[in-house]
Amino acid sequence: MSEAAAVPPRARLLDCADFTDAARRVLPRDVWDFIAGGAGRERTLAANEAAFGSVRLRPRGLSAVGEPDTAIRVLGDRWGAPLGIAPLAYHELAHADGESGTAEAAGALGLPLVVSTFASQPLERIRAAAGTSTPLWLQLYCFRDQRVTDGLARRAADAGYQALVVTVDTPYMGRRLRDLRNDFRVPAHIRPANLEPDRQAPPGGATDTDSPSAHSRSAFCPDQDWTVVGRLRRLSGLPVLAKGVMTAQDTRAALSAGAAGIVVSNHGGRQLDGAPAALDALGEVVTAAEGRVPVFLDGGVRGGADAFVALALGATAVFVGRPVLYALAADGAPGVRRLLSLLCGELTDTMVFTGHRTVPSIDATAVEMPR
Ligand SMILES: Cc1cc2nc3c(=O)[nH]c(=O)nc-3n(C[C@H](O)[C@H](O)[C@H](O)COP(=O)(O)O)c2cc1C
Ligand SMILES: CCCCCCC(=O)C(=O)O
Repeated sequence: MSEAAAVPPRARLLDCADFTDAARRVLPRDVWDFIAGGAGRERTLAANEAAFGSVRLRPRGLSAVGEPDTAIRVLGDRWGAPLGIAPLAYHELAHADGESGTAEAAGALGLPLVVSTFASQPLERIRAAAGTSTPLWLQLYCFRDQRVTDGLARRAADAGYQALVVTVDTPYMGRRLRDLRNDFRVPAHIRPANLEPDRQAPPGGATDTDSPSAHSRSAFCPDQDWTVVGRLRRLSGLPVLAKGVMTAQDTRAALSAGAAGIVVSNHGGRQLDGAPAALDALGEVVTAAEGRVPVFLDGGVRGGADAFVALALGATAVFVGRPVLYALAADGAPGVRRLLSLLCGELTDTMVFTGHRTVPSIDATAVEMPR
């Protein structure tokens, strides 16, 4: 490895930004762009992180919090902290450890992992790597061939996954200019391990060896409506969450359809460029959900303090996306474990300095919103 590509020693990787810099050095340029990029002019991508930067935390003194307890319970499971890993396609693009490396790291900390429809390793192998105590959810795209979506849902239930997450913001992939300019293709040796090649798209349609965008237009169902939530719940017996909700209208639609939870997300700025930051949509969704189901957030979370802000504004927990692939790229499974530990440590520090002993005690009085 050339000096330019060298990753600093593990002990020098101290926050998300360090992992991001390390990943930028080791990843091929087109892979970096695929992961880091967003749709259109990347306005929503930029807004996600910027939104956290405009919220201030309110310090409290002599609050005798001792050692805060970061654990929470979600849909009957214990999470070591209100932090999980968002669904991300093709972890092997970042490192050969792939999803099982990420799962091993999540399992070590008791944090949940949402496995992508486009995972590069089999669902059962990922389940085994995570160990028994960490929750695994499977994210589903809605395929034109409904048997593909339904087959994955049944397989997840059989493999011991705890929930399904239907992504509602992707009738097809957003227009990602970096990928178009690079003519990005997923390298041939990295496969969507849980999809059968002949079932992914209609006969004659684009396959996963074409560009991801072309494949999504051919394989995903742009006519899908909210009935998918009930169908997947009935056939799998698992709770079904809706990911990609940004409005009160979609929150109500998800609840009417029987969703067991909502993930406020703009897909990391990769779908509708010009959509608001996920953090800025959180309040509207939390209000519309009326406490009936847990509300999660992803998009722009780059530190434990960001997680704290989302909790203060009503999120049950947050999911982290790109930084996990950066940590995987930088140092495989140990890198992801270190990143997750750092995030949990930052959250703990924020709880101590703001005087919160438990996660449920964190509320809007802990933050100051921009005027
Ligand atoms: C490389 C990459 C792959 C992704 N793959 C999926 C996916 O397969 N399914 C999905 O629902 N979301 C996918 N997402 C979106 C993430 O789940 C998540 O919404 C987003 O990355 C969160 O924003 P953050 O990266 O700023 O943390 C992907 C995002 C990236 C960057
Ligand atoms: C047809 C390949 C789709 C990969 C989807 C990954 C994803 O959601 C992303 O945002 O990228």
